[in-house]
Amino acid sequence: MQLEVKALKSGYGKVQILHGIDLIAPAGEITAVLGPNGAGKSTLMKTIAGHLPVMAGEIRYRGNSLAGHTALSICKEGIGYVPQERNVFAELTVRDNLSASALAFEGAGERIGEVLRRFPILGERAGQLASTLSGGERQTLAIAMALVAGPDVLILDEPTAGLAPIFVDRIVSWVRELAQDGMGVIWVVEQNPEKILATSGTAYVVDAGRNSETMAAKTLLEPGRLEEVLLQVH
Ligand SMILES: Nc1ncnc2c1ncn2[C@@H]1O[C@H](COP(=O)(O)OP(=O)(O)OP(=O)(O)O)[C@@H](O)[C@H]1O
Repeated sequence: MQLEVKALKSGYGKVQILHGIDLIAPAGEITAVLGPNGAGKSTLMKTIAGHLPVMAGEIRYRGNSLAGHTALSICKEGIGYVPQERNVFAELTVRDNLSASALAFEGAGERIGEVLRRFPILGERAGQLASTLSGGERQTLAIAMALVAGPDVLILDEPTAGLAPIFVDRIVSWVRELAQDGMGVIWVVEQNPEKILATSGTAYVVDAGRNSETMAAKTLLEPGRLEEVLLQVH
Protein backbone atom coordinates (compact mmCIF):
# COMPACT_ATOMS: atom_id res chain seq x y z
CA MET A 1 0.00 0.00 0.00
CA GLN A 2 1.76 3.11 -1.12
CA LEU A 3 1.02 6.62 -2.20
CA GLU A 4 2.28 7.43 -5.66
CA VAL A 5 2.62 10.82 -7.31
CA LYS A 6 3.30 10.88 -11.04
CA ALA A 7 4.17 13.87 -13.22
CA LEU A 8 2.12 16.10 -10.91
CA LYS A 9 1.40 19.67 -11.98
CA SER A 10 -0.36 22.13 -9.74
CA GLY A 11 -0.36 25.70 -8.48
CA TYR A 12 -2.49 28.61 -7.41
CA GLY A 13 -5.16 29.74 -9.86
CA LYS A 14 -3.39 30.20 -13.17
CA VAL A 15 0.05 30.28 -11.57
CA GLN A 16 1.68 26.89 -12.06
CA ILE A 17 4.20 25.98 -9.34
CA LEU A 18 4.71 22.22 -9.76
CA HIS A 19 5.93 21.21 -13.22
CA GLY A 20 5.81 17.42 -13.07
CA ILE A 21 6.74 15.90 -9.69
CA ASP A 22 7.21 12.15 -9.10
CA LEU A 23 7.25 10.65 -5.62
CA ILE A 24 6.51 7.31 -3.97
CA ALA A 25 5.72 7.05 -0.26
CA PRO A 26 5.65 3.37 0.83
CA ALA A 27 3.82 2.11 3.93
CA GLY A 28 6.00 1.70 7.01
CA GLU A 29 8.58 4.25 5.89
CA ILE A 30 9.35 7.90 6.35
CA THR A 31 9.84 9.59 2.98
CA ALA A 32 11.73 12.88 3.20
CA VAL A 33 11.12 15.86 0.92
CA LEU A 34 13.61 18.71 0.92
CA GLY A 35 14.65 21.65 -1.18
CA PRO A 36 15.25 25.39 -1.00
CA ASN A 37 12.67 27.96 0.12
CA GLY A 38 9.97 28.39 -2.48
CA ALA A 39 10.80 25.08 -4.24
CA GLY A 40 7.16 23.96 -4.04
CA LYS A 41 7.32 21.49 -1.14
CA SER A 42 4.24 22.87 0.65
CA THR A 43 2.42 23.20 -2.67
CA LEU A 44 3.09 19.49 -3.28
CA MET A 45 1.75 18.54 0.15
CA LYS A 46 -1.35 20.75 -0.25
CA THR A 47 -2.05 19.16 -3.63
CA ILE A 48 -1.71 15.59 -2.33
CA ALA A 49 -4.04 16.50 0.55
CA GLY A 50 -6.63 17.92 -1.84
CA HIS A 51 -6.29 21.56 -0.77
CA LEU A 52 -5.16 22.54 -4.26
CA PRO A 53 -6.47 21.09 -7.54
CA VAL A 54 -4.38 18.78 -9.70
CA MET A 55 -3.63 20.53 -13.02
CA ALA A 56 -2.14 17.40 -14.62
CA GLY A 57 -0.54 14.13 -13.62
CA GLU A 58 -1.68 11.64 -11.02
CA ILE A 59 -1.92 10.94 -7.32
CA ARG A 60 -2.70 7.28 -6.70
CA TYR A 61 -3.44 5.55 -3.44
CA ARG A 62 -4.57 1.94 -3.00
CA GLY A 63 -4.83 1.74 -6.76
CA ASN A 64 -7.29 4.66 -7.01
CA SER A 65 -6.71 8.10 -8.46
CA LEU A 66 -7.24 10.90 -5.93
CA ALA A 67 -7.39 13.68 -8.52
CA GLY A 68 -10.60 15.67 -8.15
CA HIS A 69 -11.32 14.34 -4.66
CA THR A 70 -12.08 16.85 -1.91
CA ALA A 71 -9.72 17.31 1.03
CA LEU A 72 -12.29 15.59 3.28
CA SER A 73 -12.63 12.57 1.04
CA ILE A 74 -8.83 12.25 0.78
CA CYS A 75 -8.71 12.32 4.57
CA LYS A 76 -11.39 9.63 4.65
CA GLU A 77 -9.31 7.54 2.23
CA GLY A 78 -6.70 7.47 5.00
CA ILE A 79 -4.36 10.34 4.19
CA GLY A 80 -3.80 12.72 7.09
CA TYR A 81 -2.22 16.14 6.57
CA VAL A 82 -0.61 18.47 9.10
CA PRO A 83 -0.06 21.86 7.45
CA GLN A 84 2.88 24.07 8.35
CA GLU A 85 0.74 26.87 9.78
CA ARG A 86 -2.69 27.49 11.31
CA ASN A 87 -3.00 23.80 12.13
CA VAL A 88 -5.01 24.04 15.38
CA PHE A 89 -8.07 26.01 16.55
CA ALA A 90 -6.43 28.53 18.90
CA GLU A 91 -9.60 29.37 20.83
CA LEU A 92 -10.55 25.76 21.58
CA THR A 93 -9.14 23.55 24.31
CA VAL A 94 -6.84 20.66 23.47
CA ARG A 95 -9.68 18.18 23.97
CA ASP A 96 -12.12 20.24 21.86
CA ASN A 97 -9.55 20.47 19.06
CA LEU A 98 -9.36 16.67 19.06
CA SER A 99 -13.16 16.38 19.20
CA ALA A 100 -13.53 18.83 16.29
CA SER A 101 -11.09 16.78 14.29
CA ALA A 102 -12.99 13.58 15.14
CA LEU A 103 -16.38 14.93 14.00
CA ALA A 104 -16.22 13.76 10.40
CA PHE A 105 -14.73 10.32 11.02
CA GLU A 106 -16.46 7.18 12.17
CA GLY A 107 -14.93 5.71 15.31
CA ALA A 108 -12.64 8.72 15.72
CA GLY A 109 -14.16 9.68 19.09
CA GLU A 110 -12.73 6.51 20.57
CA ARG A 111 -9.28 7.36 19.24
CA ILE A 112 -9.17 10.58 21.31
CA GLY A 113 -8.37 8.66 24.51
CA GLU A 114 -5.74 6.63 22.64
CA VAL A 115 -4.11 9.78 21.28
CA LEU A 116 -4.11 11.47 24.71
CA ARG A 117 -2.32 8.40 26.11
CA ARG A 118 0.20 8.34 23.27
CA PHE A 119 0.97 12.03 23.88
CA PRO A 120 0.93 12.48 27.69
CA ILE A 121 1.90 16.10 27.20
CA LEU A 122 -1.56 16.68 25.67
CA GLY A 123 -3.33 14.54 28.27
CA GLU A 124 -1.97 16.84 30.97
CA ARG A 125 -3.24 19.87 29.06
CA ALA A 126 -6.59 18.55 27.81
CA GLY A 127 -8.54 21.49 29.26
CA GLN A 128 -6.06 24.18 28.21
CA LEU A 129 -6.73 26.54 25.28
CA ALA A 130 -4.57 25.75 22.26
CA SER A 131 -3.55 29.43 22.12
CA THR A 132 -1.70 28.95 25.42
CA LEU A 133 0.39 25.97 24.27
CA SER A 134 4.12 26.20 23.50
CA GLY A 135 5.21 25.74 19.89
CA GLY A 136 6.15 22.11 20.50
CA GLU A 137 2.92 21.36 22.34
CA ARG A 138 0.88 22.99 19.58
CA GLN A 139 2.65 20.96 16.91
CA THR A 140 2.06 17.79 18.93
CA LEU A 141 -1.64 18.70 19.06
CA ALA A 142 -1.72 19.26 15.29
CA ILE A 143 -0.23 15.79 14.72
CA ALA A 144 -2.63 14.28 17.27
CA MET A 145 -5.57 15.90 15.44
CA ALA A 146 -4.51 14.18 12.22
CA LEU A 147 -4.10 10.84 14.04
CA VAL A 148 -7.62 11.00 15.46
CA ALA A 149 -8.91 10.38 11.93
CA GLY A 150 -6.98 7.07 11.87
CA PRO A 151 -4.79 7.71 8.80
CA ASP A 152 -2.60 5.14 7.04
CA VAL A 153 -0.47 7.89 5.52
CA LEU A 154 0.60 11.03 7.38
CA ILE A 155 1.84 14.16 5.61
CA LEU A 156 3.89 16.44 7.85
CA ASP A 157 4.95 19.83 6.48
CA GLU A 158 8.05 20.96 8.41
CA PRO A 159 6.66 19.66 11.72
CA THR A 160 9.71 20.54 13.81
CA ALA A 161 10.56 23.97 12.34
CA GLY A 162 11.59 26.35 15.09
CA LEU A 163 11.08 23.85 17.92
CA ALA A 164 13.38 23.26 20.88
CA PRO A 165 15.66 20.21 20.41
CA ILE A 166 13.75 18.23 23.05
CA PHE A 167 10.55 18.53 20.99
CA VAL A 168 12.38 17.70 17.77
CA ASP A 169 13.59 14.48 19.42
CA ARG A 170 10.13 13.64 20.75
CA ILE A 171 8.35 14.25 17.47
CA VAL A 172 10.97 12.33 15.48
CA SER A 173 10.67 9.38 17.84
CA TRP A 174 6.84 9.40 17.85
CA VAL A 175 6.76 9.52 14.08
CA ARG A 176 9.37 6.77 13.84
CA GLU A 177 7.11 4.60 16.04
CA LEU A 178 4.13 5.31 13.77
CA ALA A 179 6.16 4.26 10.72
CA GLN A 180 7.37 1.12 12.51
CA ASP A 181 3.70 0.29 13.12
CA GLY A 182 3.12 0.48 9.36
CA MET A 183 2.15 4.08 8.62
CA GLY A 184 3.51 5.75 5.51
CA VAL A 185 4.89 9.20 6.36
CA ILE A 186 5.88 12.08 4.09
CA TRP A 187 8.03 14.54 6.03
CA VAL A 188 8.99 17.91 4.57
CA VAL A 189 12.32 18.55 6.26
CA GLU A 190 13.55 21.92 7.45
CA GLN A 191 16.93 23.47 8.14
CA ASN A 192 18.21 20.83 10.60
CA PRO A 193 17.23 17.59 8.93
CA GLU A 194 19.86 15.19 10.31
CA LYS A 195 17.61 13.50 12.87
CA ILE A 196 14.83 12.73 10.45
CA LEU A 197 17.10 11.82 7.53
CA ALA A 198 18.79 9.24 9.75
CA THR A 199 15.49 7.40 10.07
CA SER A 200 14.00 7.99 6.60
CA GLY A 201 13.90 5.73 3.54
CA THR A 202 14.05 7.78 0.37
CA ALA A 203 14.79 11.51 0.15
CA TYR A 204 13.38 13.59 -2.69
CA VAL A 205 15.03 16.91 -3.45
CA VAL A 206 12.66 19.35 -5.12
CA ASP A 207 13.67 22.55 -6.89
CA ALA A 208 11.57 25.05 -8.83
CA GLY A 209 8.63 22.64 -8.89
CA ARG A 210 10.61 19.71 -10.30
CA ASN A 211 12.45 16.66 -8.95
CA SER A 212 16.07 17.58 -8.66
CA GLU A 213 17.58 14.44 -7.08
CA THR A 214 16.31 11.29 -5.38
CA MET A 215 18.48 9.21 -3.07
CA ALA A 216 18.59 7.03 0.04
CA ALA A 217 18.05 9.58 2.83
CA LYS A 218 20.97 8.29 4.90
CA THR A 219 23.46 9.15 2.14
CA LEU A 220 22.68 12.82 2.82
CA LEU A 221 24.31 12.41 6.22
CA GLU A 222 27.74 11.88 4.65
CA PRO A 223 29.90 14.95 5.39
CA GLY A 224 29.15 17.80 3.02
CA ARG A 225 26.59 15.82 0.97
CA LEU A 226 23.52 17.73 2.13
CA GLU A 227 25.11 21.11 1.40
CA GLU A 228 26.25 19.81 -1.99
CA VAL A 229 22.74 18.63 -2.93
CA LEU A 230 21.04 21.82 -1.76
CA LEU A 231 23.62 24.10 -3.34
CA GLN A 232 23.40 22.32 -6.69
CA VAL A 233 19.78 23.30 -7.03
CA HIS A 234 20.53 27.03 -7.07
N1 LIG B 1 -1.38 31.13 -2.01
C1 LIG B 1 -0.44 31.33 -2.94
N2 LIG B 1 -0.71 32.03 -4.06
C2 LIG B 1 0.24 32.21 -5.02
N3 LIG B 1 1.49 31.72 -4.95
C3 LIG B 1 1.83 31.02 -3.85
C4 LIG B 1 0.88 30.78 -2.79
N4 LIG B 1 1.50 30.06 -1.84
C5 LIG B 1 2.77 29.84 -2.27
N5 LIG B 1 2.95 30.42 -3.49
C6 LIG B 1 4.20 30.40 -4.27
O1 LIG B 1 4.49 29.06 -4.63
C7 LIG B 1 5.90 28.87 -4.64
C8 LIG B 1 6.23 27.62 -3.86
O2 LIG B 1 5.88 27.86 -2.50
P1 LIG B 1 5.88 26.68 -1.42
O3 LIG B 1 5.34 27.25 -0.16
O4 LIG B 1 5.23 25.49 -1.98
O5 LIG B 1 7.44 26.41 -1.28
P2 LIG B 1 8.23 25.59 -0.18
O6 LIG B 1 9.21 24.77 -0.91
O7 LIG B 1 7.28 24.90 0.73
O8 LIG B 1 8.98 26.76 0.59
P3 LIG B 1 9.42 26.93 2.15
O9 LIG B 1 10.62 26.04 2.35
O10 LIG B 1 9.79 28.37 2.21
O11 LIG B 1 8.26 26.57 3.01
C9 LIG B 1 6.53 30.14 -4.10
O12 LIG B 1 7.02 30.88 -5.19
C10 LIG B 1 5.38 30.85 -3.44
O13 LIG B 1 5.54 32.23 -3.49
